[in-house]
Amino acid sequence: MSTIEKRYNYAPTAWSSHAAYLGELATWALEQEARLSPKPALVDSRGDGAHSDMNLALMLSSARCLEPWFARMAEAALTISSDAELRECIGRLGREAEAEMLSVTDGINTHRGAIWALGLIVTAAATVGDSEADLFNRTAQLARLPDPSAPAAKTVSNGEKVAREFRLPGAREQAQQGFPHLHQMSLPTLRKSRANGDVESVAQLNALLSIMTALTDTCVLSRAGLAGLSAMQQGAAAVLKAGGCGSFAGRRALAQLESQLLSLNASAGGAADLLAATLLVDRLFPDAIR
Ligand SMILES: CC(C)(COP(=O)(O)OP(=O)(O)OC[C@H]1O[C@@H](n2cnc3c(N)ncnc32)[C@H](O[C@H]2O[C@H](COP(=O)(O)OP(=O)(O)OP(=O)(O)O)[C@@H](O)[C@H]2O)[C@@H]1O)[C@@H](O)C(=O)NCCC(=O)NCCS
Ligand SMILES: Nc1ncnc2[nH]cnc12
Repeated sequence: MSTIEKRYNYAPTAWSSHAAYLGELATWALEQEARLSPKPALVDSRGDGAHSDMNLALMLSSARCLEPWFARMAEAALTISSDAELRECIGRLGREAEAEMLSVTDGINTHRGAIWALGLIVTAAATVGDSEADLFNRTAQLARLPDPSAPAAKTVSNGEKVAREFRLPGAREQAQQGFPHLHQMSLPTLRKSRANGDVESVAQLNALLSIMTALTDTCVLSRAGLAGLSAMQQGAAAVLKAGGCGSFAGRRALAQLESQLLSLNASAGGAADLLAATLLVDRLFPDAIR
């Protein structure tokens, strides 16, 4: 046991009902994202998209195994008063969650980015009040803190390789900036689409596409380079410009986007994670209207 585990009796096997609720909501959001269809070139209820190693059943098993880890992160926020110690604790919990995910999926990276984004959000949500802006500020604050328990020698991730090659921000920077794509794009799009009378799946698809118009998704970059990134961003913008996923022209543009991404072997796994994060925040602040 580390010092923090001893001091705070970690890793807990029982947690408060508030932490349990946040864990349930985070897993619910991952399940919603996984099932939502038709998502261009991603795993969904129709098929495996650009992936040869993932399918819906695997995504759902991965989502379920993460629920107690999200609850532990929320419980840590409720228990630990020092920000530096909280950051260390959730870093360790995040890595243990990743290890469990990899053991459940036989080594396939189903939700690495989601553990990071939703883990920070549940940690922040455990203690912030009822302001969505405060939640994003708190996630940014936590993500910017040093992670002292991070292993010194580790393999270079796809995100790091891509950041070096293209000098573009990835998952780490997205959180450190307080998830700008969520509060500027996907949450307003989700809520506006619902207010316009779109059914829930269309509103969620439009929210996903709004993220895809601007995200520098390191999964797409590592699989398909800048050509893949530009195809994703421009193709998603074309769907929204054509009227979104609830319109006939938008659906045609969505099918074209999917064919193009499949031909490039590009999968927007980072955007999918941020859609799950969007659905989680939307459930935490159901009355927020923009
Ligand atoms: C800070 C970390 C997120 C590590 O970040 P880094 O960029 O160094 O690491 P990656 O391994 O590349 O993982 C980042 C994952 O984040 C998703 N993502 C990508 N771009 C963005 C973006 N711009 N904004 C937000 N999120 C983004 C993405 O996850 C999804 O993609 C997965 C598949 O990824 P891919 O690289 O394609 O898959 P591989 O199998 O690895 O390769 P292929 O063979 O398929 O090509 C998919 O499953 C989604 O989840 C990126 O993968 C963070 O992990 C970290 O530091 N953790 C430490 C623990 C910690 O501190 N936790 C804090 C509390 S939780
Ligand atoms: N639906 C999905 N398809 C592929 N990669 C993902 N990463 C997170 N969700 C995903």
